[in-house]
Amino acid sequence: MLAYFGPQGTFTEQAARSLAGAEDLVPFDTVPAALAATRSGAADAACVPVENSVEGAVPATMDALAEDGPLVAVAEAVLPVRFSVLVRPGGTEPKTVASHPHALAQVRRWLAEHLPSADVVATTSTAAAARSVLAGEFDAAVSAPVAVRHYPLEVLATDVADVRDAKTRFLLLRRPGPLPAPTGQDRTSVVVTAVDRVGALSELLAELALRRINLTRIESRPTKGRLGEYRFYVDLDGHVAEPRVADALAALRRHSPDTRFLGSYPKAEAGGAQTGNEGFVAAAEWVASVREGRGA
Ligand SMILES: O=C(O)C(=O)C[C@]1(C(=O)O)C=C[C@@H](O)C=C1
Repeated sequence: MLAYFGPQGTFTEQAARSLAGAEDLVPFDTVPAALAATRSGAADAACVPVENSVEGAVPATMDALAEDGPLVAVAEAVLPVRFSVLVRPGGTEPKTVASHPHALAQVRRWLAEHLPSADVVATTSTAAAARSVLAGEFDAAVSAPVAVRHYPLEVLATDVADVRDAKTRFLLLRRPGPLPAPTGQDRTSVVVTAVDRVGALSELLAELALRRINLTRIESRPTKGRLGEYRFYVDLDGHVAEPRVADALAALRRHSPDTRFLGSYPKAEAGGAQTGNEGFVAAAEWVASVREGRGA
């Protein structure tokens, strides 16, 4: 069973469908609930949103990945995000409009222009907003276009997005187990806590630069312990099966003993700067030959 951030009709459901094998898809109303089902073994995997090109990281996902039992990403999907505004059939001018905070942030200008006097209300997801509109709690929902297939609502507007070509990235997470094989176009995700001293973060990043590893994303979240103490979520090009990535992860772990591996998985969109491993493999072989008295 694959748990996804639902209910039915979310963008996450679409991502889950694109990533699922033969598993049944089961919706959970929150990201932590979908992840908890996977940790407990009730679900084999979870599909959750991780970042959006307009609104940035999804904090519920980031915190849950660092805080509770370990889960590891095995695949990702990137979806284009454009919304439909859904209303009850025959409804009047909406006085309230509801959606997930990430969705609301992506349509702020559209709402100011088209529904300027409507109160804006946050719901747990875009599909939960559609469900609430159907139940009569709110008048309009900013939803994924597919939501109208699940909830008998009317489409007030389509293609709603302040920023053209917005995208959201989703992860498929499992309990730690065998890793996906390297493809040559992979991403590795880790979370590291930097100690509070001069140069701590630059030392962590230098471990990547020294090994010619391309950093694709760095995001910080408070540890929720001491004020000013942060976790850094680092995405980099490459797979932990590659010696230079393995070596860099070992170095990060030396700096920060609570470094957590969040997965090595194929990138949904090719690109970035994957450095060749040849030089690293050849150098490691030379060192082995020196240690074994075969070379100098
Ligand atoms: O509520 C949904 O439909 C989701 O899948 C969540 C989510 C998000 O968290 O970013 C996914 C894509 C959109 O950017 C808006 C909301």
